Amino acid sequence: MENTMKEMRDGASVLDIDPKSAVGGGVEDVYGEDRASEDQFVTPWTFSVASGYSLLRDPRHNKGLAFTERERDTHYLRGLLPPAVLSQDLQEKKLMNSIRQYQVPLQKYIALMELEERNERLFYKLLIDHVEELLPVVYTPTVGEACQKYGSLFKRPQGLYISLKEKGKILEVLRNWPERSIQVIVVTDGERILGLGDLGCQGMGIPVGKLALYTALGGLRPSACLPITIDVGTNNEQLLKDEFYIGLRQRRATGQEYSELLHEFMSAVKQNYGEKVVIQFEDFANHNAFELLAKYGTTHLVFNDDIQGTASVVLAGVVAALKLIGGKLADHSFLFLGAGEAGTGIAELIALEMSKQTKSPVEETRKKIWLVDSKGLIVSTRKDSLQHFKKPWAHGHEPVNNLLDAVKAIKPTVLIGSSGVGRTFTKEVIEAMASFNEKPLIMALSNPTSQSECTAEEAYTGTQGRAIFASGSPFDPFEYNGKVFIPGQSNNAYIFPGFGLGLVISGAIRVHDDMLLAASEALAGQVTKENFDKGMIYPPFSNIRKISAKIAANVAAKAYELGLATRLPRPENLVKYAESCMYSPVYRTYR
Ligand SMILES: NC(=O)C1=CN([C@@H]2O[C@H](COP(=O)(O)OP(=O)(O)OC[C@H]3O[C@@H](n4cnc5c(N)ncnc54)[C@H](OP(=O)(O)O)[C@@H]3O)[C@@H](O)[C@H]2O)C=CC1
Ligand SMILES: CC(=O)C(=O)O
Ligand SMILES: [Mg+2]
Repeated sequence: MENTMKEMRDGASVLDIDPKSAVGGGVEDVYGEDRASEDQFVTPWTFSVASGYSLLRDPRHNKGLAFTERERDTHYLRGLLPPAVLSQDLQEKKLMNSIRQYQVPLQKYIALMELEERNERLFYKLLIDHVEELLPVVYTPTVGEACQKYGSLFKRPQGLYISLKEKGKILEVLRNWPERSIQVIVVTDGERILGLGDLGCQGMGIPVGKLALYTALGGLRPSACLPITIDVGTNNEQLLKDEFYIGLRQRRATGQEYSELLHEFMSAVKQNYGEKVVIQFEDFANHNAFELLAKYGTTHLVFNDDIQGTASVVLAGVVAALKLIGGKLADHSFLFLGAGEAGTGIAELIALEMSKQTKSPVEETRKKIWLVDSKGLIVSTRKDSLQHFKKPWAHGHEPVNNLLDAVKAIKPTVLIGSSGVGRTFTKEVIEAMASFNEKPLIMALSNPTSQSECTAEEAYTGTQGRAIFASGSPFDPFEYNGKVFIPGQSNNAYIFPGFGLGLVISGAIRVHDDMLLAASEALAGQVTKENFDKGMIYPPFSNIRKISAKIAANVAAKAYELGLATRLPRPENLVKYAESCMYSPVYRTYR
């Protein structure tokens, strides 16, 4: 009886509503939203100024229990919060306590993502103040698992999804993003997510994670960062069969269909945000990555992190390692396992730096560098069948079809893993490196940890503690014969946040290889004697904001020198200027 009265008051009776489409009404439902049937249209009303309850629900302005008594009065928060006022520092302490209680890294990841959706400044304060502890959670290795399970983790949009369905409408899609002033876009098409392969639309975890680092490590404002996933389908059979898959359920578009969508995207970005927005390509498969970089490098401010950022960070590690292993860059010989984006990108930047140092042509310095792919050592007899980015590395040598034999034949002083395949630096390979090098430099770059070419333990034990070791994903310190070794993390995360900041503060319009060298030089210069004494070839991440400011300053200086900077006049002290531009996550006071 009471129900019938309510329905009559609301102007509808149970008899008017199709029981199959009825969604239940609420008392005093003025706009008819709650009692509308599924086939009646309603308008999604909202407020434009955040105050009261909506202020607490707005992650950019929410301060949780840190709202002062005055703010609680002026912003209609009385009664919506318990009486205690907790400072941001105390909130941070509480959150860290609760995150540390989770044993499973993915639970920590979920807790952090929920925090970001609830209270953005607190999220960044945690990340900045506890960078070494939280980097493996928001970034590799945990972000890899998060991408594999992104379909079930997805709750709210953290970035833009641009799929083939949006063809012809990409500009409109960009305008749906709530922020207008964008400085950095990280975009993926999900085809090569870390060393985990094609994760399709679920690759979104990578742009989201990389941009969180842009803010935490490089000081870019969160509102200026835009994660984008381009969805052209996936060739991952498991995802295609998964009823909960969040992406387009079709095989990947290729050829003209692919390039047209990408071209529309690149044009729309320039039209909407102008020429000075940094577009970072991330985790594209190599058959698209090199082409996109070459095609848009002359018209847009593009940067491929896997090819260029990785190269810059590895060159920095190698240059720093020379203090431990001795000699000049050109005195060393390099062997790579993996001749894709990372492998050939690094090889080219090392050859370029060697060429600058020795004043010899890059064609000559490339001869110090050898690469192995899935078919064996890259040699001149294979040249005709090689992808274009491998051709410069096809040197004269008899065919060698596995890594161990290549190590024995080339006798490199530096061994670099960029294959995406775990445990490929076998005991025999590491022992061979140790047999002809006093201090072999071994870099196992593949991510996440499961794909690392070897572990820190394997590198140190296989060389009786003589190896200088760094890896793409972090390994814990390892004790061998009473000495504690701290493995370095050779990851582009050292470079791209500062590199991007340098582009932004100088108003650069194009990326130039010399800027990568400048970034690399700045990073290598930050390794201290104390770091070297522990076997480290990178500075600790705990200093990363200072390091990023130095990288940004070097990159910006190079942009000015090359005439590629548009922000004039050039600030005199670029390091100070970079530092002064960095976002701080401290809560603001509301009037
Ligand atoms: N630490 C860091 O900062 C970074 C790390 N990476 C990591 O590097 C890895 C590779 O990335 P990327 O270069 O973009 O990938 P690509 O797919 O472009 O390249 C992979 C290369 O590895 C080769 N390869 C694959 N399997 C084997 C094998 N069993 N033996 C020998 N060679 C093999 C491939 O050979 P073929 O050409 O014959 O197929 C190819 O040359 C990933 O795990 C990624 O996470 C990437 C960027 C940054
Ligand atoms: C670190 C990174 O960019 C990668 O593994 O792809
Ligand atoms: Mg990457």
